[in-house]
Amino acid sequence: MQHNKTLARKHSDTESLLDNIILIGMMGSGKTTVGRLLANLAGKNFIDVDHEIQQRTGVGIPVIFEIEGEAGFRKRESEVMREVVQQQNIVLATGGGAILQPDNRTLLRQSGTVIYLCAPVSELRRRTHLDKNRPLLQTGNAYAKLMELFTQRDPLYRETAHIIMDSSKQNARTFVQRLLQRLRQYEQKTANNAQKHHSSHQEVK
Ligand SMILES: Nc1ncnc2c1ncn2[C@@H]1O[C@H](COP(=O)(O)OP(=O)(O)OP(=O)(O)O)[C@@H](O)[C@H]1O
Ligand SMILES: O=C(O)C1=C[C@@H](O)[C@@H](O)[C@H](O)C1
Ligand SMILES: [Mg+2]
Repeated sequence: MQHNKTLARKHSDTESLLDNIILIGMMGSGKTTVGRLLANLAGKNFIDVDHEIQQRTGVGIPVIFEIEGEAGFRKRESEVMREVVQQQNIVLATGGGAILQPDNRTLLRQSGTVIYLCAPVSELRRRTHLDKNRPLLQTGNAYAKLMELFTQRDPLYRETAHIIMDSSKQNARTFVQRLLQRLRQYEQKTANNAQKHHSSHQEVK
């Protein structure tokens, strides 16, 4: 009973956050970690594109890269994204390279509120260096690779995002609280703009 009440309160606190929420950013920026927590708090379904691809193929990402190359992985990634964004009330954690294709950038922006989790390369390196599941980082110099990817992608993340937040300063739980605040502000601003637009049209009539 108590549990149900808690769930109900959580839902009504956040029910105005109607849109799908889409997280983009570099490997290690926290999309999966933050996305799962956010979905829980906001009463939304969590979908992680990397996990979805692994579930559908039955193998890990390094195996897909090995057999089909990066191009094969990107094709799967685009197909899965196109399909899952048809759902409503989701938090979507994308893969780090989801924004590489222009069509994907347009799709993501049209499918929800897009948040770029931004973090310095040194922090990305610290968070990813023990994990062998990111094939692009299995090189002699992962820091240099992250720097190269960051330089190439940062403008694309910025171009795609509605909201940009530094995800390196707080632990994931504190960060998610700040993110919820930002979403509320963003939603308020969007509602005010829509209201102004509506009024100015009425004046013309
Ligand atoms: N705000 C945070 N503070 C500290 N550590 C974090 C934070 N967010 C994530 N981490 C840690 O960083 C590591 C990478 O996070 P995560 O897997 O969520 O990144 P990602 O953006 O999903 O990466 P990828 O694009 O490779 O899927 C994890 O070990 C996670 O616990
Ligand atoms: O940044 C990238 O290109 C990638 C990030 C991961 O999420 C995976 O999608 C994959 O390892 C590639
Ligand atoms: Mg992830």
